[in-house]
Amino acid sequence: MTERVLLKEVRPYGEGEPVDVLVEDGMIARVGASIDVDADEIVHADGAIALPGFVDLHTHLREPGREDAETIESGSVAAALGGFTSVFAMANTDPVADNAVVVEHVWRRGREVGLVDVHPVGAVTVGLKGEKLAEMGTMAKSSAGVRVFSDDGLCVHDPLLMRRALEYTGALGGVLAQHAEDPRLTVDAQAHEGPNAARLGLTGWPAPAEESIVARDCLLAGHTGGSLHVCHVSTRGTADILRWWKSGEDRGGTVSAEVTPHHLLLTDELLETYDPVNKVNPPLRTDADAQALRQALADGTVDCVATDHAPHAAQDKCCEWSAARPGMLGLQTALGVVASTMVVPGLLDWRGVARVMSENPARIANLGDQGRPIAEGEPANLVLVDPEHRWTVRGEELASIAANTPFEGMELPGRVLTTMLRGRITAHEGKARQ
Ligand SMILES: NC(=O)N[C@@H](CC(=O)O)C(=O)O
Ligand SMILES: [Zn+2]
Ligand SMILES: [Zn+2]
Repeated sequence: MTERVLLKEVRPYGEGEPVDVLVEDGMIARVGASIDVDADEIVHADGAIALPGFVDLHTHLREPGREDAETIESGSVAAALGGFTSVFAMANTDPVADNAVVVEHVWRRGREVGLVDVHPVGAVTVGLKGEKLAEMGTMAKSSAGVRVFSDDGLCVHDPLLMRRALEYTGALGGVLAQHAEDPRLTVDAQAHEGPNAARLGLTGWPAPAEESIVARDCLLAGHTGGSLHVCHVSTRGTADILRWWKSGEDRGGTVSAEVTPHHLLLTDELLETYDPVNKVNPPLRTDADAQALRQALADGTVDCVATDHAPHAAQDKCCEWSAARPGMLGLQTALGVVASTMVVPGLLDWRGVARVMSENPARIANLGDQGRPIAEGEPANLVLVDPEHRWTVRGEELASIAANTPFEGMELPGRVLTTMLRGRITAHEGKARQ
């Protein structure tokens, strides 16, 4: 049976007069003024902005192992409500996703829930130990079809291992997503190394711990012809290195990078609160860093936004700062934070948001059916956004099992009205539809 959904009065990319979009059998069948046909469902969008569904290259779904913080189901609900149609589930689960059995489990469970495409990320090294390469080929060939590999949470810091990892992922047509943080440049780091951490007596991550790894890995990507993706860029210096790299010709290899919403908005001034909800890796940096990151996202130096959605159970966040785990929720607040940091100040228009939250991440991960134009004959992976709607973040009201949002009580612009995955409405007016 043909499933038909009619979206009345949407503005693709926030441009021009509202149009109607007819979706049939998972595809965009027609785009035009005043389409009047029978449909199974009619969504009155009242001029809401239509964008291609968001793609998150960096999500922690915690299943298997920490279902007290998040499950593939609860995380999928959060993703659909946040406007995402694809998420990449990081490998630092328990057991680690370093073999075909675990990645196939994550992939299958994601399909069962069916709210968002869950793409398992494969670990680079066995057990994330940074010693021996994991069976990347087996994970790539499994039904999960793994294409993104990462030891995220930890840095692949051994240079020879990193070189080999880039060679292997390159041969598999994959991407290596690096958590760039050289652990040997500090001891027991808890925050950004600077005056604010010093005042509290906390040891910090110095900016060069990130920058030296990024510079090295860019050179290795060029040398091996591999594909490097830099996770959660957090410093001005990293933006400068990426800008230098991207301005060169014939470097060989490919380098892409992501920035998180929290690094665009928040700074280490928050250390003063001593509230572990603000503890994250890489740490919140200075205002100059955040400004440089917004600029780098606007000018394309940083390709995309990724949430690094990192749920933690209450007991792992309610303790003393140094005992708390790093990480914060991000799926449902990403759009609002990007709207407030990038759209409101005029650094990006909505077409730019489509680029950094959908088209570029889909391209980096080589997803053929996502991040596509809103046009007839294209797959109907869409999100409708009401840009005027402001809402207040309440951790308890978010779909995640954990509630560790640093944006608690903040009013954000831009609300997801509807999310659609292959023509099926997965979220509408704040409710997921399973
Ligand atoms: N970002 C974090 O602070 N934590 C992440 C790991 C990571 O992304 O490095 C986590 O898994 O909790
Ligand atoms: Zn990380
Ligand atoms: Zn992460």
